[in-house]
Amino acid sequence: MNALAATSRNFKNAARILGLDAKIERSLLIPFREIKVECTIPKDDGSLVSYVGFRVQHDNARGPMKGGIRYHPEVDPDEVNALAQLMTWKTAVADIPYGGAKGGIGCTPGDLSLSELERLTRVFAQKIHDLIGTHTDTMAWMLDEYSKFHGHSPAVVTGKPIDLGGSLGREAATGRGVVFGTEALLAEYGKSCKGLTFVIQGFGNVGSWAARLIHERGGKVIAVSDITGAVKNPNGLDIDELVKHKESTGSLLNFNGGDNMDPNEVLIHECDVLIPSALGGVLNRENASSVRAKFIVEAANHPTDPEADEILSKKGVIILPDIYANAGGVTVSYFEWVQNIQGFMWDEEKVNNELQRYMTQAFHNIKSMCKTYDCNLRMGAFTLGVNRVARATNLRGYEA
Ligand SMILES: NC(=O)C1=CN([C@@H]2O[C@H](COP(=O)(O)OP(=O)(O)OC[C@H]3O[C@@H](n4cnc5c(N)ncnc54)[C@H](O)[C@@H]3O)[C@@H](O)[C@H]2O)C=CC1
Ligand SMILES: O=C(O)CCC(=O)C(=O)O
Repeated sequence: MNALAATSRNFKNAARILGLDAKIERSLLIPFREIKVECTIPKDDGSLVSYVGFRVQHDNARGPMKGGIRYHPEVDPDEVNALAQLMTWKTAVADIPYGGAKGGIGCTPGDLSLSELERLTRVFAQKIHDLIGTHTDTMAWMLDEYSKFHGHSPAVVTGKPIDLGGSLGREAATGRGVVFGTEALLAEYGKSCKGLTFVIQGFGNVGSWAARLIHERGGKVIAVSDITGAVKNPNGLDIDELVKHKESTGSLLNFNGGDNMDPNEVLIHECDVLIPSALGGVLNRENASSVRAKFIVEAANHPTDPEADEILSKKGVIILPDIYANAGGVTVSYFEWVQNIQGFMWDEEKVNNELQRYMTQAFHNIKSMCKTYDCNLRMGAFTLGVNRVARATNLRGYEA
């Protein structure tokens, strides 16, 4: 099932549970605006190359439409649409005053030089300069292009470098939010990270920060994978050393504190908590019945398709859904926006404490929806988010 069909199915289930009016349901499903742009740039050798860029603005009932930009060869309009819709429910679950959007450029970033990537990002920003999103140095270029049209406007872009008005704590925020969410979930079962076993797919920004913070709390990260391969150690990998190994060799493989393993085994490796932190759709009907984790924390966007969701739920696996679990990133982006508007920079401790407060509160709000509607955490999160957006839509009178 493609990402859009899967996301829309979850939304429709939530709408049914909430008894939403059909007109509101339809208006919430259709994106506010979809933009497709051609981005042609000169390559370093002087030849021209064209890419397609997308920006989908899904809903603005609760505030400005917010969401990052994905650079990936498989970016397509349906996927960007699904990710934009997820942002709408995510910002509502986190209770931050934003709507949802997402951007995507169909390219292989690793095949582009830094200056080609800069040119591509600048052309994309020129084409959509009243619409914008996330991610550090690309964000500096976005900000620069945007400011050419509208004057210096730091609050329009988040995920900026600190020297340009970025927030302390944004880099680690999604992984940190994943860990705060995991702690809130485990506390329900009288557990904490300490002594539990964790498996993490993806060792980029989100996966590596989640791994570091779990390791710091005494959790045993027993297997990790990325695009280069996978590594395991049943006694727990030393994550700080693994980060250094990855930095120096460019790969997870041949780490002397663990053994190489088959990356295809990672998602079905026995553990207490599995954290997919790489790609969408990785848990599907092919592998769901082989999963041996007790809990799944969805750090990636839409890692579990609805068929896998059903299989896992029948097996009794508890899933902490993406629209909650990875909301730490956009929450700290919101703090960045607040700091830019206030012209006042918070210290990192304040950022992290506020993030914990938001994540803990959102978890309790989800649990309360689960109780009211007798549903699982995914539907608890969807009903929470959809209900907030529907209420705002009704108050604004959009459906008349
Ligand atoms: N960075 C952020 O603030 C947020 C990220 N997310 C989601 O989290 C996920 C990861 O994002 P980032 O860490 O920022 O990206 P990243 O690009 O920094 O890291 C992605 C990681 O996944 C690995 N990977 C790629 N293909 C793989 C495969 N087939 N098997 C195993 N590993 C593979 C890469 O090697 C890399 O380690 C994505 O789904 C993203 O949408 C969600 C919310 C916020
Ligand atoms: O930080 C942001 O504004 C966007 C984060 C994002 O794109 C996501 O949560 O998927």
